[in-house]
Amino acid sequence: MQEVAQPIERTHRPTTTRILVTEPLAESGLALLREEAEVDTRYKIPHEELVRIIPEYDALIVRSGTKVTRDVIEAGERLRVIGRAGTGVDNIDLRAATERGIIVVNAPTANCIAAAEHAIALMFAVARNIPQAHQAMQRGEWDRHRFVGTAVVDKVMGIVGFGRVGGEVARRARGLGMRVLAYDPYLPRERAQALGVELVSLEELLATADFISLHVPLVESTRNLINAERLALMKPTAYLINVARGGVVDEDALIQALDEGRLAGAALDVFSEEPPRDTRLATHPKIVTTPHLGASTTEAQIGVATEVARAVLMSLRGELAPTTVNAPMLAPETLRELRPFVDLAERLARLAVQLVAHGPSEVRIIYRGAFNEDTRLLRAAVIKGLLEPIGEYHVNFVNADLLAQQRGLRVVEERHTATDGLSETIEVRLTNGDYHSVQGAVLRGSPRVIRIGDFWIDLELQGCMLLCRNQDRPGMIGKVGAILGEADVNISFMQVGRDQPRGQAVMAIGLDEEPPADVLDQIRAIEGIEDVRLVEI
Ligand SMILES: NC(=O)C1=CN([C@@H]2O[C@H](COP(=O)(O)OP(=O)(O)OC[C@H]3O[C@@H](n4cnc5c(N)ncnc54)[C@H](O)[C@@H]3O)[C@@H](O)[C@H]2O)C=CC1
Ligand SMILES: O=C(O)C(=O)COP(=O)(O)O
Repeated sequence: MQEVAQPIERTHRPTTTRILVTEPLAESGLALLREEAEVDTRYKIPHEELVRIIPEYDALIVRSGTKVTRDVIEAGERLRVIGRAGTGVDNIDLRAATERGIIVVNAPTANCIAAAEHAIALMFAVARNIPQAHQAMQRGEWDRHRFVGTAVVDKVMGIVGFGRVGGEVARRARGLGMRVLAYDPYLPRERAQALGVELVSLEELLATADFISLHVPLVESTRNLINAERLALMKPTAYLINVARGGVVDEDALIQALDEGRLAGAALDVFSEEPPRDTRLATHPKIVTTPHLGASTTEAQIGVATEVARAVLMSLRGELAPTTVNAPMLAPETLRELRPFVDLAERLARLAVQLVAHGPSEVRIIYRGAFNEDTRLLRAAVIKGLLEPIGEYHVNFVNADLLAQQRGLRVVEERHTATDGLSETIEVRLTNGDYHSVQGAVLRGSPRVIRIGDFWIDLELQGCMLLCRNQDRPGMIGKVGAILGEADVNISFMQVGRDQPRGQAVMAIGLDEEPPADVLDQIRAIEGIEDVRLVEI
């Protein structure tokens, strides 16, 4: 019989978007999700069952207890978003998600205070033997001598990983009268100084601190960061606190250090395997444990549920959520400024690729004007515009670079200060084809193409467009217009650009409907018409 701890709770809404939630999520988040999607909650679902049902869902929301492995991701035929109602994403195969263009979002701000408070709570628990004293009293004992503790005031707190949680732990430790050291190789010295914290090497921190609190993410470079060698650097009176991830500590080496009296104690909220199969950790007299409760406050859970629900819904709508993990992270203001250009970049690429004879092997993206240093989103938009019309690709800002690489498309970027009297323009130049380059700008908030090849024009980049290259001579526009009129194809706009009077010209004609192939042949047959392309933006 299938083992499901809780009955399926299903809410039907008149929509086809379906979201699966596999771990307890606060009602604040579920309610938001239900406004836009059909939500199924299946808590404690076995892995094989998750793989079996995932093809039915557009989004999956998890906490730390669900292993979102490659097999889950690859089975998720319509999966577009994975939401993590919390911070750590080490239980999600980010590489597999990225390869398939699946957006991973998390909720990193709402639970960091809860995690920091838990680290401080654990520090006091080990410093004052609170769990041991409590257990003794439960056994009916009254022993005021065995549980004499150690003060934290004037002691040294060493924080490994000085991000959101580490920073909050530091503020609290400073408030308790502690000296705070931090080790974080990616942290600017000024940020630590601003918080009254000394940045030191890991070795110095381990050798000096009385309490060492870990706040790094679990990634390859932090796995077993606290190994036998580093434990040996710690003072025999020191305590280790881990509210980060179990995998950051070599648990065997920790037990050995405690058994040999080389470390005073440890407080662990997280384990390399959860729940830990190694019973020595939960039963060790010098270890205080909690079952991964760092984020488990009512307030934090309401916060993460709302934060992740918003991010998942934004991603499903095709918007870039600010907490996207596997995509360029940009400040909200930068994103707002960039958005019209992202649209422009994609449309220009879509136009350019329809003008070349073969799939391009190289694209050169030329930014003119005051563009933000970080052009990853614009580059992704160009790749999306190039690849989507020519294949069965689902390209987004998550997998664009990877897909370009896999297809052998070389992407080169150039930046110039604006020279042509326009503020910011983007040019997309392909290596092969006749109309090898298009340039565009955002004018009055909408994307426009301002140059096709050598011809300056000004056209809205949208809908169906007929592009004719012809010799500039009287009567050409009339002839083309007549053929389209005869075929009952309505023209929405028309523009002509030319290099010089009676030279080469390009005629861009916006169409309300797509003309049949024989109409295009008739236009091609007009004397003086050199090339005819129908493009769809
Ligand atoms: N027990 C629990 O319930 C909770 C656990 N966490 C864990 O705490 C971790 C940290 O969370 P945040 O502070 O929000 O993340 P964060 O990303 O703000 O901070 C992590 C910091 O670690 C630093 N770092 C990375 N590699 C390092 C290395 N090798 N050595 C030293 N520093 C390094 C980074 O530069 C960054 O400043 C999460 O990844 C998660 O695993 C977070 C919330 C709750
Ligand atoms: O946010 C994190 O990284 C956490 O570790 C919290 O995990 P949880 O959501 O309580 O399973």
